[in-house]
Amino acid sequence: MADIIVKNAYVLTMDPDAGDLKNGTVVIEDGKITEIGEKTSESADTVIDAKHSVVMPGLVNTHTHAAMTLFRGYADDLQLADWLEGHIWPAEAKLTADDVYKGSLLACLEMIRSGTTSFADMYFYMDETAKAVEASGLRASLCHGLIELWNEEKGATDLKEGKRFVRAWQGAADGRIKTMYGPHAPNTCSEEYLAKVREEANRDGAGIHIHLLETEAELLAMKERYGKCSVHLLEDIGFLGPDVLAAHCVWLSDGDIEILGKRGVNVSHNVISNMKLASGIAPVHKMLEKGVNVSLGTDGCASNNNLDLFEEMKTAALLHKVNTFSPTALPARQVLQMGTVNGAKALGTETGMLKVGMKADLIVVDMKKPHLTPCFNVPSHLVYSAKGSDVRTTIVNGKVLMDDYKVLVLDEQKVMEETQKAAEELVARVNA
Ligand SMILES: CSC[C@H]1O[C@@H](n2cnc3c(O)ncnc32)[C@H](O)[C@@H]1O
Ligand SMILES: [Zn+2]
Repeated sequence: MADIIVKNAYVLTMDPDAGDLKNGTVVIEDGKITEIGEKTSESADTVIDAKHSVVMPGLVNTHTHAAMTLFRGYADDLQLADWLEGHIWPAEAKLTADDVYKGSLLACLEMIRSGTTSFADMYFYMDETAKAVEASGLRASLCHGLIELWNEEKGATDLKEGKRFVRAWQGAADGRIKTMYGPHAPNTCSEEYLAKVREEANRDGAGIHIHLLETEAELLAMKERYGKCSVHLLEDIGFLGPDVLAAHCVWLSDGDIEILGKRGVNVSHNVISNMKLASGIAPVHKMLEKGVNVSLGTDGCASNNNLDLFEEMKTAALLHKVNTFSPTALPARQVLQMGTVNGAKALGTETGMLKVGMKADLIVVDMKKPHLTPCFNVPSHLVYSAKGSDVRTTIVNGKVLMDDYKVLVLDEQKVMEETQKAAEELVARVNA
C-alpha cells in the first residue's frame, strides 16, 4: 500500500524525457515518487483528488534570508548601500536568536503556502533557521553568513561559527537540511579570507553560497582594489566550481559568463530584489545560452517584499522580454525550469522533477479560479496568471505540509502573532 496518491491531476512533470499527463496520477511511498501514470492499481493511506488542478514539482528558492520577514517593509525605496549599511545592518545588530527563529518560521509558513518546497538561506543565528526548517517540514540548504570586512578577528570568529554550523546540521531533519559556507560577497570579504573559506569547504565537502556582482558599486570597488572584477578574482584563487551558488550576478561581462559556464557555477537570479534596489538587469539570456545553470531566488523580504516564486517567475519572464525587445525570450516552460529543475540542481537535491525515484517534493495548484479561466496552456497559466495563493497542497519528502489550503505542520495564527510582536519589539530596540 502506498502512502499518498494524487489523482485526476494535470501532471506537469518537468522531466525532459517524459511529457505532461492531462489526467494522471502520482504515487508516493517512503518519501519518494514510485509511480506516475494515467491510472494506478495502488491504494494509499491518503488519496488527494486533484481535479481541476495541476500537480508539479515544488518550487525552489535558491537565494533568501528567511528571518528577514521581520524586516518586511522596514526600509523601502532605498539604494543598496544606504539600505544595507544605513538601515538593515544597524537593525540586524539588535537581532536575537529568538527573533531569527520566529522570522524564519514565518518564512517557512509563507513558503509552504506559496508552493516553495526548498530554499537556500544565508543569515545569522542559523541554528534557529535550521530548527524552523526542522519544524516546518521544508527542505533547505543553509549557511552562516561570513562578513569579514577586513577584520581578521571577526573573520576568524565567523568562520569558526560557519564551520560549527556546517558540521552540526549536515544531513539533519531526515536529510532535508544541507549545509554550506556563506561568505557574504567579494567586496565584504578579503581575497585571503575567500581562499580560506574555499579550503574549509573542500575539507568538509560542503558547497559555498555567496552574493556576487550584485551592484555596479561592487564592480568598481573590486576594480579599484584588485584591478579586476569579482569573477576574475574568484577564478584566480580557485574558488569557483559546481558547488558554488552565486546570488545576483548582475554586473557580468561576457568573459565572466564564459568563466561561470566553464566552472559550472550555479547562479540565483533574484529579479524582484534587483529591480526594487535598482541594482540592474542580470544577463540571464546570455548565461542560459552559455549553459550556466540559472535558477530563481526572492532574496530577503526587506528587498522583495515577499517569498512568492510565482511572482518571481512572471517578473523574470517579462523583464527579460522587454530588456531584449524579444517576446520569445524566457518562454513559460524555460522559466518553470528555472524555478524547479535548475533550482534543484543548484542545491544538489533529488527533486525538481516528477519522476519515479525522485524525492516527493510537489505541489498541487488549484486551477478553478476566475483568473485562471479559461485555460488553453497550463505552463503559460502557471507563469503569467497563477499566484502563490493558488497552491492548495504542498508535499515535501512525502509528507503533506498543507492539505487543501490548511497548513498541517504549524499553528498559523500563533506564528503570525508572535512574529508581529517580535518585529515590533526589535524595531523599538533599534529606535531606542
Ligand atoms: C551575512 S548574512 C546575510 C547578510 O546579507 C544581507 N543581505 C540581504 N540581502 C542582501 C543583498 O541583496 N545584498 C547584499 N546583502 C544582503 C543581510 O541583511 C545580512 O546582513
Ligand atoms: Zn541576499
